[in-house]
Amino acid sequence: MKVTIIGAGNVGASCADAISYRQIANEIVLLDIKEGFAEGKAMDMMQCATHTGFNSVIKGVTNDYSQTANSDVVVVTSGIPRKPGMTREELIDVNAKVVQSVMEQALDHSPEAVFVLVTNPLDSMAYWALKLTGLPKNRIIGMGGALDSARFRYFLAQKLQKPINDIEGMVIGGHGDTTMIPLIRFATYGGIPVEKFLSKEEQDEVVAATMVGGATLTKLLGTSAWYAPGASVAAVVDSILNDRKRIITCSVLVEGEYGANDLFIGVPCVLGKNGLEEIIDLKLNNIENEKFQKSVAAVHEMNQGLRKFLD
Ligand SMILES: NC(=O)c1ccc[n+]([C@@H]2O[C@H](COP(=O)([O-])OP(=O)(O)OC[C@H]3O[C@@H](n4cnc5c(N)ncnc54)[C@H](O)[C@@H]3O)[C@@H](O)[C@H]2O)c1
Ligand SMILES: O=C(O)C[C@H](O)C(=O)O
Repeated sequence: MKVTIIGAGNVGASCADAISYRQIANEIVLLDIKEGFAEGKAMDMMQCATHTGFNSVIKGVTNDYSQTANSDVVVVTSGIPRKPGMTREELIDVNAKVVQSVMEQALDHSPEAVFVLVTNPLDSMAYWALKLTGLPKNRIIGMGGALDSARFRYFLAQKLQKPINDIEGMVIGGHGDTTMIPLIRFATYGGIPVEKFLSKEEQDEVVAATMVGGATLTKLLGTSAWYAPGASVAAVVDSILNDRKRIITCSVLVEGEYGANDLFIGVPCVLGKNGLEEIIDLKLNNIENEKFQKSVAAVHEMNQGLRKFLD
């Protein structure tokens, strides 16, 4: 099983690291435009193998797409990250051009691959990838909700002071500071709704911290986060490559689900060997639905920023 990761920066490298440690794929190609950069990252990671015991082969290349040929999954992390004080939406002009150039080249060499988009603004970049390639919707998946849900579970565990792996929670909607929707009503501790353990005020605090989770880290780090993003991409890739059929929130093309159409937005998805295999269309209550429709409107608005590239 072969995975290509385009962009060997913070997220791309962290993703390769997580995929190799967990033996998710036996062949990983890391590609970047910076001369020697991906080669260096790959060599450094390969020198972990004797101590950590993995057998995956990680190969770094500078813009040589022939080495990515026949990948089963291609992960796109190339593009600029935001700086403190910026929104993800502000990255659209620069990153739309990067995504266009890498999608065309990667698809030429891996015509059967499932593409996992990571570059921000995520929901627009995944939509853009579909518009550029005309691929069927099952083969373009945006990774955003997996990360937002991981952060939601972290903040719930902190508030509850309970083990994170006993906590379930999902975040739907756009991958933006104001557009994501942590679904507190569906979150559980040991299978019991967290509403039983947390006051309304505590629940609101967890939801607010989750929504600005990426911005908080960007402020602390001076650039956006990478460890949890890398691990979240690895979980998505694992479910696809190993046909695990996990339900993971991803940004995918909705065609009537949740009353929305013609955009990529975070919804619970079953991921398997065909990429997106099913969208779980949950029945939201009125408040959740109102938030979701606002998120849909905001993502549609953000996609208007792609118009100049489409015309
Ligand atoms: N969807 C998410 O949940 C999520 C999470 C974290 C980061 N991101 C996004 O991922 C992107 C990457 O973040 P990062 O922290 O890794 O940034 P980074 O600057 O560390 O790495 C980006 C890499 O992309 C490379 N690159 C640029 N243009 C390229 C091209 N045409 N071909 C190949 N490589 C190219 C750069 O040389 C650089 O090494 C950003 O847009 C960021 O906002 C998304
Ligand atoms: O916050 C960002 O800009 C990067 C990423 O989308 C994240 O949520 O960590």
